[in-house]
Amino acid sequence: MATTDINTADTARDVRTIDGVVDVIASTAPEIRTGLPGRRVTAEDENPSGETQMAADVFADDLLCERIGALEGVGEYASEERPESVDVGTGRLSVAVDPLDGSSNLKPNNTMGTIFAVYEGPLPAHGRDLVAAGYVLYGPVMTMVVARNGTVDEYVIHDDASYELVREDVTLPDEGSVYGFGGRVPDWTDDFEAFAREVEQDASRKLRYGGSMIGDVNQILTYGGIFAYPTLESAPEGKLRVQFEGYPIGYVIETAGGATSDGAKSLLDVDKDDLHARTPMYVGNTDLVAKLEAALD
Ligand SMILES: O=P(O)(O)OC[C@H]1O[C@](O)(COP(=O)(O)O)[C@@H](O)[C@@H]1O
Ligand SMILES: [Mg+2]
Ligand SMILES: [Mg+2]
Repeated sequence: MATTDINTADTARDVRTIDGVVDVIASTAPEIRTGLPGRRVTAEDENPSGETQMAADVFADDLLCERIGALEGVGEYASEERPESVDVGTGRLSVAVDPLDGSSNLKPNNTMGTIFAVYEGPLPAHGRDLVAAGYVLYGPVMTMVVARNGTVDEYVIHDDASYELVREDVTLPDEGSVYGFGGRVPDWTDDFEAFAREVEQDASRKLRYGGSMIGDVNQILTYGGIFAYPTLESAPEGKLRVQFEGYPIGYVIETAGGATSDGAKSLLDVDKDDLHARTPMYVGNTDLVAKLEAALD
């Protein structure tokens, strides 16, 4: 399971670069959001995971690549939408991005996000190389959650691209009250299904699942509980990608005092050397993630 050491940046230059990445993510978010209405259609290509790209995925990726790539201190940029990482400079930090998380929610106009991860060293990197991570949530309000220096903060992003700190030192509530599990239920393993049924039986918890990981994870950060995109019978590695989704969300949740797992160990300890490798993901309150690991053992 989780909750071991969280890396933090140790040089002034790295801190400046991380601040620059956060500024770019925040200042680009209103533009990504404003650009969505005309881009709720599929693009011509598939992404490296074999999924249909939306025009909005490509638009957000191009904007972020150009702006993050221009930051001093960044050496490589990679995203879920491009096969290889791009050499953008000589800096020692790498930035990996899921430009739009939950883009299949574009058609029904449901929640989506943008995820970023800042790693020390080249890509693909390891979870323990992370020095900052976070996400933007495009909900009724645009919010940004950032984990750095051992703490998690939440900001509101305004339409004029300014952003304002609204919650400092965010931690998961002690009593988790929501759960959300992805994948088709008949495709779940028997052990996971038994765990899910146990979670459902607790009268203090209710199902909250929206189909965008960022929306679903942000509910866990707000109300406590557990989110999973589990191992599936048809996909033992699940669906979500280690570099762009698993590691950064692992870093945010663990920095906020929660636990994460791939079924056996912290998401931050997953070893994958392919840029687009996938992992099962289980994140939430420590007691629930411990029960999950016991159930899958
Ligand atoms: O509806 P499905 O296929 O089970 O997938 C839902 C999951 O896929 C995702 O949309 C994958 O992310 P992308 O939209 O960035 O590809 C997650 O946000 C979500 O948890
Ligand atoms: Mg995603
Ligand atoms: Mg995506």
